[in-house]
Amino acid sequence: MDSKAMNGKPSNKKIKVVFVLGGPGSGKGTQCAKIVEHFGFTHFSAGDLLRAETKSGSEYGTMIQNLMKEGKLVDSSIIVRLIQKAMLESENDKFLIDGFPRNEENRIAFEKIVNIEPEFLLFLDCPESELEKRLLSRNQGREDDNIETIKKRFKVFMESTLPVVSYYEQRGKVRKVNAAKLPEEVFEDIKAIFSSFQGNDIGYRQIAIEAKPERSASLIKCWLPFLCIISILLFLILFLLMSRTCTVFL
Ligand SMILES: Nc1ncnc2c1ncn2[C@@H]1O[C@H](COP(=O)(O)OP(=O)(O)OP(=O)(O)O)[C@@H](O)[C@H]1O
Ligand SMILES: Nc1ccn([C@H]2C[C@H](O)[C@@H](COP(=O)(O)O)O2)c(=O)n1
Repeated sequence: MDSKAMNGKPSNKKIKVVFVLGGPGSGKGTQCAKIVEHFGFTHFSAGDLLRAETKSGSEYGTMIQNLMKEGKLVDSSIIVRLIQKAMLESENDKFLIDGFPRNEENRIAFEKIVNIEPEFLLFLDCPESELEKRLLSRNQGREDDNIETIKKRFKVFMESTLPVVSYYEQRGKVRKVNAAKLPEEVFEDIKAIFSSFQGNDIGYRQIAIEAKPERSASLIKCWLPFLCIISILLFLILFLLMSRTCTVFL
């Protein structure tokens, strides 16, 4: 998708989006930080964007905070606008959108408003017992990391988010990893997915750097005939000038 999809942002770069989903506490934030470091993506966490909105004094702040405390999902138009704004403010053309789309309504709203088809959906698969253990020991002061809200978040995940995963699965766009391993082991599997992704410049930053000499070689190839013609013309002009000078002297 090009700039038009991003509401006229002037750029002819193809914008690449990877959605990252998994149960609450599956390690989406943890793994996204590693993907950013290795693959040069810009990461937006839907949950973080909403938490920032509650602190910004926005008219929706209190409503968002109450929904999050209940483990419920916020209206799609709000979250999609926040994602779109963050994307428009970024110079990057590769985005990891974590914790999104959480339901069919999110997915359809993104399709309508942002109009970008994701390259793929990274799915972190982890059993509920492990997720519960991780969330209860996360200790980051999140109001929704209590057993009551955690249970509600699991329910929303099963009922609303898994159907979105199935939607992309049917389109061959899901890349599933076993997230019940050590963070470094999970990232090894993720690295393989991003490295082998055939979506051109999504891969390692080094690949883009290594590709540069190829580009300059093709530029030289393209300009070579012109350079030859110009050299011949210069030679002819010089030859004519010299023969005229010789005639004057003789
Ligand atoms: N592979 C792992 N093994 C054990 N603990 C992990 C692993 N990955 C992340 N954690 C820990 O589990 C907790 C949740 O991880 P993280 O915040 O990355 O998950 P998340 O999917 O982004 O959560 P949420 O959906 O609630 O935002 C954190 O305390 C993190 O340090
Ligand atoms: N697309 C989204 C993403 C998140 N939320 C709300 C509801 C979640 O429980 C909360 C925290 O998200 P997390 O940080 O766990 O990804 O944010 C939403 O309504 N819609």
